[in-house]
Amino acid sequence: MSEWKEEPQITADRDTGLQPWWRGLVVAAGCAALAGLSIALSCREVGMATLWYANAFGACCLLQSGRRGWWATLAALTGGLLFANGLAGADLRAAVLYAAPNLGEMVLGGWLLTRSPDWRQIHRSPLAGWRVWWRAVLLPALSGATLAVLLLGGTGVTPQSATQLWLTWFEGSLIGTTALLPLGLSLLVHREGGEGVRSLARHLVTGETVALMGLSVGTVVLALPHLPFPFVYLGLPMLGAAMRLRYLDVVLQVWLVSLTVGATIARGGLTLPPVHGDWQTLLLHVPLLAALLPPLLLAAAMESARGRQRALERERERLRQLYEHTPAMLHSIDTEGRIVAVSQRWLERLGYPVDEVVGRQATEFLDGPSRQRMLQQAWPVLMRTGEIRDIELRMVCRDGQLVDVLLSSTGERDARGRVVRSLAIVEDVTRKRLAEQLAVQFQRMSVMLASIGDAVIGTDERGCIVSFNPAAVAMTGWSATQVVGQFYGTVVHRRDLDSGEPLLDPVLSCLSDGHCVNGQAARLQHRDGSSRVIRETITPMRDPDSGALIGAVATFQDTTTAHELARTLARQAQHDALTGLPNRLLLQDRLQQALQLARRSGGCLALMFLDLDHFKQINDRQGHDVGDELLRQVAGSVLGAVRASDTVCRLGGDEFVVLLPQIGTAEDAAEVARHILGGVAQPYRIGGASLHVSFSIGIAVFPDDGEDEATLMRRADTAMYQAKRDGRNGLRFHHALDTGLGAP
Ligand SMILES: Nc1nc2c(ncn2[C@@H]2O[C@H](COP(=O)(O)OP(=O)(O)OP(=O)(O)O)[C@@H](O)[C@H]2O)c(=O)[nH]1
Repeated sequence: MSEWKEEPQITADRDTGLQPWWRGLVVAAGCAALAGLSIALSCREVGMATLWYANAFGACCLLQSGRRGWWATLAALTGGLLFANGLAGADLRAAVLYAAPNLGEMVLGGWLLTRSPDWRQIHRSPLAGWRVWWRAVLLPALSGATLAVLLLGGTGVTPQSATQLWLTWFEGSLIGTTALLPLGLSLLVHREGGEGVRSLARHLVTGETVALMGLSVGTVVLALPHLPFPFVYLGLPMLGAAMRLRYLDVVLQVWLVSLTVGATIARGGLTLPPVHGDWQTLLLHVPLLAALLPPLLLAAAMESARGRQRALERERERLRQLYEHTPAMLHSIDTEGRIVAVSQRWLERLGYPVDEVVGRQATEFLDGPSRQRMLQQAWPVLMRTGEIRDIELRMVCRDGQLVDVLLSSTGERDARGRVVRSLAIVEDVTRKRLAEQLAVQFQRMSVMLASIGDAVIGTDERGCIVSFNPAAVAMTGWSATQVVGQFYGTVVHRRDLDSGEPLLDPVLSCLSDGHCVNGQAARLQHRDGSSRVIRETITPMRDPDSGALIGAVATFQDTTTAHELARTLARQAQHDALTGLPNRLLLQDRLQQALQLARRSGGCLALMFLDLDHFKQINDRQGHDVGDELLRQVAGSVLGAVRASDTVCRLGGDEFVVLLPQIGTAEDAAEVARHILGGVAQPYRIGGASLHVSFSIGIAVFPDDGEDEATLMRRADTAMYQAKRDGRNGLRFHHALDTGLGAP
C-alpha cells in the first residue's frame, strides 16, 4: 500500500457522532456478524464458503473512516474477523491466517475506492458500476485468494488443495462482495445526500418493492432445489425488478437473494452438477454471478435513464413555465399554420381563453390586410428560410379592438432541415404607434402655433402658463421659458381701454366658472413699456373623457390698427372735415343729451343758428380756397367766444350751430350771440386780403320755443332767416319774432 489518499468528500464517518471506541465496537461487531453469517452459510458438504460478505463491509468502513481513523477501523475489523473465526472453532493461528488475506482484500478494496470517485455514481452509471466492480471486487478477490493460498497452503489449517482453496476463496469473496458492496456504497451515497434512515425505509417498504423482492427470493427457494439451471429462472425476476425498482431496492434485493442462495445451498437445497469438485464450484458461482451482476448494472442504467427522464421533464416543465409566463406575447404554430402553444401574456392582451386559441389558424387573429400579408409574403419566407423579422401586422382582440404588432418568428427544423414548427414573438406596438402619431400631430401643432399670428397661451387647471407661442412672445416681450409656471395675469398686463385701470386675470375667472370669455378688448402693456390694443378670448379646456377642467387657452390678436381706424372713422362720421367742428350727427346727439338733462333739472338751453352774410360774394371774389380758410378761421372765432361745455358745430356751407346746454335766461344766450358777433367782426387776413364777415343769428330757447330737437332746430332756423331779413349782422329770438324783441 503506497499511500492512503485523504478523500475530502468522504464524510460519512466524520460526522457520525459516535465516539471512536463505540464506533470501533460497531465496526468489529458488524464485521464479526457478517463473517459469522458467511461461515454459517458455508456449504460444508462441498467444503467451501459460498459467499463472503465481511470484506465488502470492511472496504466500506475503511472508505468512510478517512485517513485518521483508518488504523482504528482496521484494528476493529481484525478483531471482528478473529472473533468470528474463533467462534467457528478455529484456533488463534488459523484465525490469524484466515483473517490476513481478508484484511488485505478490505484494504485494497477501500484504497482503490478512495482513488476513484466512481463509487458515487454507482447508482446511476453502469460504467461506474463496472469500474467499481472490477477494482473493488474482482482485484481484491484475486489478491485475497492468492494471499490465502500463500499463507494457508501446506499449513494444515485447511484440508483443501491449493487449487480448491484459491477457487473457493476467490468465488466466495467475489460473490459476497458483489452482493454486498453495492448496498454499502449506496447507503454511503444516500447518507452523503442527507437522506435519513427513515426515509430510506419508507421508500423500501412499498407494495411493488416487497412483491418484486419476494418474487426473486421465492424463485431462489423454488428453483434451486427443484429445477435444472435454476439461475436462469432467477435472472428473470431479478432483471424485472432492476427495470422497475430504485437502485437501492435492487442492491438490497441482490444481497437478500445472495443470502437466500447461500442459505439454500447450506441447507443442501441445491442439486450440484455431476462434475468434478473444482468444476462444481465454478458451475455454481459463474451462473450465480451472472444472475447477480447484470441486475446491478441494469438498475444503474435504469436509474440513470430515469434521472435523465426526470431532468428532461423538469427542463420541459421549466421551459413550459417560462414560455407561458414570460412577459411577452409568444405563440407557436405548426406547418399548417395552426397555433399549438401560446403564452399567458398573449392571451391576456387579446382577451382569449386558451381553449379558443390552440388549434385555430394563427391568421384568424389578424385583420384582413394583415392576413393577406402574412399568407402571401411572410409565411412563404418563414417556410423557406426559417426566419422572419419585424413583420408589421394588426391583430384583432376578442372584443374587436385592434392591436398593432411586430411579429418575428423562428422555425424549428427536423433532421432533414425542414421547418416543422415555429416560435413567434409578438411585440405590441400599439402604444408606440400612437405615440408616433401623437408626436407628428404635436409637431404639426407646434409649427402651427409658431406660425400663427395670434398669441396663443395655454395654462394648466390652476391658471399657470404651460405654453407660450412666438406671437405671444412678440406681443408681451416675455420669453416662453420666463413665463412657464407664472399666472396668466402676471405676464399679460391688460388695462381698460377707456379708464386705463388694470384688468383682472380673465383665465382665473374662466377656470372658476368654466365659461368662455369672448372677444374682450383691452390695452396690453408690452414689457418694453409700449402698449397695444388686443382682443382676447379665453376658452376652458376639458378632459375629453371625464369633462373635468384641465386648463384654459387664451388667444389674443393685436387690434391696434383696427382700433385706431375705427376711432378715426367714428370721429370723421361726427365731425366736419373742413373745420373739425362736430357735424349735424354729433350735434343731434349732444342736443338730445342736453334736452334730457334740462328736462330733468328743469333748466333752459339755447340753440343758435348762425349763417354768414354774403359769403357767396367772398367765394366768388376771393376764390373757394380763401372761402375755406375763412370758414376755418370763423369756426375758431366762434369757438373762442363760447365755453368749453358749449357745442359749436358746422351744419354745412356757411351755416353753424351753437348749443348752449345750460343757460339761466334767454338773455344769457343773447349775450353769447353778441359775443360771437363781436368776435367775427374783426377782419380776417387771408391771402393778403382783409376780409370782413358777419353772422345772422337765430335763437330758439328750451322750453319756451320748443321742447324737442326738431322744433328747436326749425325755430332757430326761422329766427336766423328773420335776422337775415332784418338786415343781417344781428340776432333774433324765435319767441320774440312776433313782438319784434330780440334785436341787438
Ligand atoms: N368756400 C366754400 N364755400 C362754400 C362751402 N359750402 C358752401 N359754400 C358757398 O357758400 C355760399 C353760401 O351762400 P348763401 O348762404 O346761399 O348766400 P350768401 O352769399 O351767404 O348770402 P346770405 O346768406 O343771404 O347772406 C355759396 O356760394 C356756397 O357755394 C364751402 O365748404 N367752402
